[in-house]
Amino acid sequence: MDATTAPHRIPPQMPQYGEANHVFELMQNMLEQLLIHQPKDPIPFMIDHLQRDNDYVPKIIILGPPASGKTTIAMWLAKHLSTNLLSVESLIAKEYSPLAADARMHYQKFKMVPNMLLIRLMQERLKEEDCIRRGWILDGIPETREQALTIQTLGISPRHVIALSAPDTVLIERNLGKRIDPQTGEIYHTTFDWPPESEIQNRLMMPAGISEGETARKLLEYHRNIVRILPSYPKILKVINADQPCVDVFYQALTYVQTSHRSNAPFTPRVLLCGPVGSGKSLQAALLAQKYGLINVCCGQLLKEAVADKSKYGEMIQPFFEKETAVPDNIVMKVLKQRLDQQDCVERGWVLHGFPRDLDQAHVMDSLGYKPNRRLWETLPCASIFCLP
Ligand SMILES: Nc1ncnc2c1ncn2[C@@H]1O[C@H](COP(=O)(O)OP(=O)(O)OP(=O)(O)O)[C@@H](O)[C@H]1O
Ligand SMILES: Nc1nc2c(ncn2[C@@H]2O[C@H](COP(=O)(O)OP(=O)(O)O)[C@@H](O)[C@H]2O)c(=O)[nH]1
Repeated sequence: MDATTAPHRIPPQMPQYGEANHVFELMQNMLEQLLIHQPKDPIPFMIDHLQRDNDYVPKIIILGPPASGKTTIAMWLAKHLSTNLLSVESLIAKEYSPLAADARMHYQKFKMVPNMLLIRLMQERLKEEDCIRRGWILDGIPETREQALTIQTLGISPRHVIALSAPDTVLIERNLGKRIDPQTGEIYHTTFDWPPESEIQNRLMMPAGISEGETARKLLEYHRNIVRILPSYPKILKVINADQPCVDVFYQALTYVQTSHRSNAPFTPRVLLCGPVGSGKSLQAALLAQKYGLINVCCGQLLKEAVADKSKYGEMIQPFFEKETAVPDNIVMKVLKQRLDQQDCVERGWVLHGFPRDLDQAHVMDSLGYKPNRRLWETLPCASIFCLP
């Protein structure tokens, strides 16, 4: 079959460009916003969306029962990520907003804000420039499934949802020790998080609604609602045990919100297996290749085959094999390039082992555009290596 009738081959650079520049995710996010907002004229909307470039700012929801620490964790995350923290209290405290004044009145009278009023307040806040540019964290919102569904319909899509959980008995006990600094709004605890400064200690206040009875009532309300809220976030939800030190909860939450979810983008695995001799690279490479249909590329094997085939590169490699000296990087890279550019590696992906062996080789590989998107390092105690058969 000559070149004019051969099937069209996608050049390897195309999928790699798309992957390196997140083109698929970019288009997917823009399409999502287009379908949600349905602008009269899509073109200016798309231009504005792309120029805003805020697909990767934090968009986080933190849920949890009373005293689980969601406000504490949300405040720490907001500081660490330099993003905006939105809670019912902060939304209704907004000045010069008739909506907020109306919400405050409801909150003072009934200790709650009607769903639609809260959603409109939140929508108003999320449209502000700082939320668009630096993202947001919703602390304890949504409180009901109706709110969750309305938020989704309005196109307010979180990228990460964290649900804290802890036994009710722990939370009732814990809430009794809650204290708030009226000046900074910081949250402390008489046992778990007591400020060292006596000046702060002296001004701490006991917030309302932390008695055993009130916490138990809030817990009942929370359990009734949360089971209907969480199914709204099947693929972006992480439940974290809050019955552990606050700092541990924080770092688990931070690690999660800093991971990006797998998109629907086509993905060609390019796996690099590194590790000392005998660490099992060849075995794991064979298993990975078999399980995922990847091409198993063993650098040492490639060089041996080149010599055995007496190819152009084989003749260059032969003398180094005979002298038992290292084959120069440029020759190794040429043999590797020839293999990795073959259609099967481009289409199915590869698992490479035995190269690179040092930083220079790694730089050469990177400079030629062979960028693995999964890197696995196998370690082994030296003693075990010498015991291998
Ligand atoms: N992991 C933790 N271990 C011990 N104490 C904690 C932990 N997380 C929070 N606390 C303490 O528990 C109290 C309640 O924390 P916080 O107000 O953040 O919880 P919350 O879920 O926002 O509660 P609420 O919904 O009632 O506002 C605070 O005194 C806080 O210092
Ligand atoms: N016990 C044990 N042996 C292994 C494991 N993986 C590989 N081996 C054995 O260790 C030896 C070296 O494995 P190999 O895959 O060639 O290591 P490489 O040098 O890193 O490629 C072989 O005899 C393997 O059967 C493992 O996970 N556990």
